[in-house]
Amino acid sequence: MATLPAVQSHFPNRPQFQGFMKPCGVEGEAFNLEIEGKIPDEIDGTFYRVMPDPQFSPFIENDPWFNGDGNISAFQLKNGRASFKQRYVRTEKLTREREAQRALLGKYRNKYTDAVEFKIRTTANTNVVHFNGKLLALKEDAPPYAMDPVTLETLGLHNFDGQLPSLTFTAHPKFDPATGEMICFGYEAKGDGTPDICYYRIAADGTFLETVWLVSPVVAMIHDFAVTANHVVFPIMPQVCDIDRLKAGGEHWQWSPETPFYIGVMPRVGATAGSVKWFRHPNCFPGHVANAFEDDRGQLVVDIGVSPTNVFFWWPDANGNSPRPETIVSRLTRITLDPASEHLDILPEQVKTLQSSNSEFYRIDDRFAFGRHRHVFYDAMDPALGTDFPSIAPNLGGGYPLYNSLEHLDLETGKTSVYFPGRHHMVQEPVFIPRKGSTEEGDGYLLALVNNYATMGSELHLVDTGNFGETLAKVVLPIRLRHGLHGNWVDAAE
Ligand SMILES: C=Cc1ccc(O)c(OC)c1
Ligand SMILES: [Fe+2]
Repeated sequence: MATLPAVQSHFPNRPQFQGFMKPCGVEGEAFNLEIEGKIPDEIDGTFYRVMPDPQFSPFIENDPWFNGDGNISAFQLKNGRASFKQRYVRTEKLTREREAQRALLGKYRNKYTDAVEFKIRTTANTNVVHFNGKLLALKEDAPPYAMDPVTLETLGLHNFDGQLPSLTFTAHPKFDPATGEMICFGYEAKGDGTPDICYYRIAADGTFLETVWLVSPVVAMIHDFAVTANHVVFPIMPQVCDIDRLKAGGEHWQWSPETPFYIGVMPRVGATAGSVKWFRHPNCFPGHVANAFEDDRGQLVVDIGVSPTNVFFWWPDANGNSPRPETIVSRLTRITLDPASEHLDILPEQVKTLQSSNSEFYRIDDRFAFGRHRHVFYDAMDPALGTDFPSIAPNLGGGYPLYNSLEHLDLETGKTSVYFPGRHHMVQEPVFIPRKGSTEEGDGYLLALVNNYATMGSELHLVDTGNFGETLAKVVLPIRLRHGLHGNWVDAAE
């Protein structure tokens, strides 16, 4: 066997491995965490979230944040108390690297750069959802890894008892609040560089209901998607893949300024390969979806973050150009589409900025998913709030977007409320927790992991949506958790 590429015993001298982004590497539990304020007794459930957290120093130059091993945190809130558990997903990658005591995986989504051959090379680092009694740790390049929701033990790669037809599985499945059905897709579904998209619906008991194969107009990233009562919507990011570049040891993704922002629309049930329509919007970067629904006239209304420039600045265009990170701005945008239209070019009047904040990581009250929503919660960056940038700058690390506040947008009144966690803090993605016994949309709590750059520790902040400016409770963790991606609240009743 060829000699393995050399690795260092310390992490690279790069922003994505420094300060708050220094790998955490911790597995374990902590009981009875320190709480400031009061967690309402009625809150009973667990907040699961995942962060990319490399176990070993990579042998890849400038390895991006998105390539770290999935480390799952579970915060249980019960009887006004909080406890914490954390475990890595036992992926094939993590397990084999632990045996070898070194990094074996090469570049992000480029198997041609690996030091050994993997069957499955996913890091399972992007989202964690609860489905049919299991946790599914997700990354869009592979099937899920299933985990035990209580012990966080990895049960193994999950192909739904052989029913999964796709090599890949989105990190953003959607759940029908009425039936519990999980609506999913995979892109590059027949392997790296393939334009194939596989769409599938899975009943709450894990039975596959339907599979549809389609072909994308470009081989490009489809990170999030949207579902309404009768349709599904695929927003395609102009980050494109080329198999020859991969084989030459290059990046999986390259920003393509010539490529429009394609939006695929097709029926949610009973579609065939020919049912999909590819709408075109001028080049831009589509981010996460807040929600989508059908209005009275049957038009699709998609609320999504849109940035005029490439948010994934670490994957530049063919000439090596990327925006400077501090210039990137994403805004919550409403795109309205007529699924019956033959006019596939999206006109300016179909696109409306809903809110001017630089924002991302939109969440709604999921009980209202696929229908008209009134309330949106998200991360926002507003330097005017008073963040002490000079003092925290040396601790920030890099390679990830910064948001210093949580916002609540009421689409009915047009009013925005702001939660500012403190002058030395940045926020991660929030989750919404409904108030017990209340069926009113958005009535409950918002819970988010917060990075405190003064203490270099993590905190959970709990906010009552009825009193958004105030901290209801702050859980102080005995540990620093790296910046992460997505998570979900699972009520104990589930
Ligand atoms: C936020 C998006 C995103 C997209 C692709 C990824 O592989 C990923 O890994 C953490 C994250
Ligand atoms: Fe995401």
